[in-house]
Amino acid sequence: MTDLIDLEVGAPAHGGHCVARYEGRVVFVRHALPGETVRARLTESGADARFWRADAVEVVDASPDRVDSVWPEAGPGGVGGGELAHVSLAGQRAWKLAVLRESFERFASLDYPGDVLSVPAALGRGDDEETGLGYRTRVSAIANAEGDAAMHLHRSREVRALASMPLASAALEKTLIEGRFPARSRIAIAESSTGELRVLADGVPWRAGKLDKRPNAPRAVHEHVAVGERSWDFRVDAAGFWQVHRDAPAVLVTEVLQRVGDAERVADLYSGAGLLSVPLAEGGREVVAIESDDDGARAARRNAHAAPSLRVIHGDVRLSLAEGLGELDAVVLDPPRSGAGAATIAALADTGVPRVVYVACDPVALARDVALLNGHGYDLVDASAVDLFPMTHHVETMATFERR
Ligand SMILES: C[S@@+](CC[C@H](N)C(=O)[O-])C[C@H]1O[C@@H](n2cnc3c(N)ncnc32)[C@H](O)[C@@H]1O
Repeated sequence: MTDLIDLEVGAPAHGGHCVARYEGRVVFVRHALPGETVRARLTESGADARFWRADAVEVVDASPDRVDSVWPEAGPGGVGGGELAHVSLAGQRAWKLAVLRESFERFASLDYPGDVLSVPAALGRGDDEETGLGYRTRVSAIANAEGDAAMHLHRSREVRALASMPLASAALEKTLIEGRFPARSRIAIAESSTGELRVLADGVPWRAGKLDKRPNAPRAVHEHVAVGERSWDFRVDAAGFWQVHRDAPAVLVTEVLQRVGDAERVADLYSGAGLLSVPLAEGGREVVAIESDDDGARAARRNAHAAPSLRVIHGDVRLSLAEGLGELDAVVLDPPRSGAGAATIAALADTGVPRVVYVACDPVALARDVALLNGHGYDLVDASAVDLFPMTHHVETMATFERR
């Protein structure tokens, strides 16, 4: 049988592909758009498989949302991480809204009540179609045997050297593409809002083409986050967690402060380096931040110096909730991609906290946790999403819950 098939493409599904059918079997097709007719190359197609996977390699009938790919290296057969690079920005937002609606309906039996905004719209600056590129302030890659920065091909262990990385800031892209790194090392590059640029290879600072193994070699960057007249300063490890979109810190701080409202005692679960905890603690609000990663918790403690009412617990969220955090008026949680999960949501509900503010980058993980919160007596009162990950299938969603 040929590995090329013709498909009528249906709705987008979680994960950056659309659903199609071929002789009754579901095919998840990438690099296509809903409503298109495409010729697709099968990439996974076992005779007994429940579903197949395919990459659209020729467009027979194009969607009005199709554009020339802004990152062809992430196209059919290419590297992962740019699966919507062939979709207009408005089309990407419509795609992510469809996935949010479907996930909420399927996993939580609820209507997703919000929209998906572009970043400038979320900051109140009006729409700006330029934001789809050059937004990443953090990039990780892997060096190939020759020392060139490379990325994994989609669903493969094979790596391919990069000729471009247009999602990254100009300085990051130049460093990545022009640099030579230790063969097969893990490369992490960060550019801070204050203009510092750091490269780590296998966790060791990499400067002027050499590993800098001195114990005091600089590896942290300084971040400055401004919202209106207010601003906050942070120090974070170049390989530690920090929001990747250059405008994400301001978007998230704005949203979370609004949603927390006048709550006086707040827990910030999965706090990272304290991006949300430090602004929350301004003005003396009592905040407890919980972070399990050693470097993340150390950074949060250091960043908490400017915020005396912020206490940092270096530990696991579920265990810390179970041990008790005292009376709380609101909980903020921004868990990793897989979500908080049943045991943690149960421990959260046991605190009896009246308000929960949830920040999520994965619609399905969020929808599953929405269902769990609902089951524990928390109603979804509002949700909205911002496209903090253009050209990829991820979307940042903020949701507020109140106890019934
Ligand atoms: C999505 S990040 C959010 C960080 C922060 N809110 C920010 O915006 O910078 C999730 C964080 O949760 C931490 N984490 C993951 N699992 C955890 C757990 N079980 N308990 C505590 N922290 C955890 C990770 O180390 C990471 O820093």
